[in-house]
Amino acid sequence: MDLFNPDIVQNILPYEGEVVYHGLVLNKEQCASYYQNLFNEIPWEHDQAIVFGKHYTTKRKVAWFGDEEYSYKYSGVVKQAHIWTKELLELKKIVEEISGATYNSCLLNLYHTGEEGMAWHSDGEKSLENNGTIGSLTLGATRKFSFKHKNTKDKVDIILEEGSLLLMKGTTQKNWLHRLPPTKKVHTPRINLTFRTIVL
Ligand SMILES: O=C(O)CCC(=O)C(=O)O
Ligand SMILES: [Fe+2]
Repeated sequence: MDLFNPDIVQNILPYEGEVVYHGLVLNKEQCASYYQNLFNEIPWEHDQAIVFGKHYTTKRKVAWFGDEEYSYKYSGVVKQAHIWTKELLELKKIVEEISGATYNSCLLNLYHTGEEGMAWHSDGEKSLENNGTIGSLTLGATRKFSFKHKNTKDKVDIILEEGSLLLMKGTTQKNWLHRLPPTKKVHTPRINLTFRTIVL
């Protein structure tokens, strides 16, 4: 192994999963222009869930895009995908080239301030490709992101910078939870894009 080759990236999980932080894959100009475009053009909506018959609405906003107008029921609510925009297709291409995987959909999240986050979960729903790679791209504010092993409860934190790409691969979703912890230190929005392969 060539320790001096910056192309070699390390797995940040100690066992039973593979998470690779690629650092910056977009430059400052790209970050600024994609952020503006997505913030203004995406049809952002509050996420809805029905849990034990109770209806919840998130402060965070979401949007779902894909190759087709996929629809599927998740958390008791039917979600409907929009067809890729030009900018999302450009970002998908960049993420596909770096990750060596292909994706047919993308879930976008808009966190208006640090007080909005996402609770512990794994992305192992039935309609996601089994052990498929998830490519997670960050625009806007820098935030901490955490992993917790489902059995040992071991924790791993990572800082996700603007323009960075994080890949979650292999058995990660089966064995580890992840979350975006809320923080009082961040006052500006963050947009996150998770490129995925769904099987319907
Ligand atoms: O905002 C993030 O960095 C992650 C979002 C996430 O985990 C998800 O959409 O499933
Ligand atoms: Fe997730």
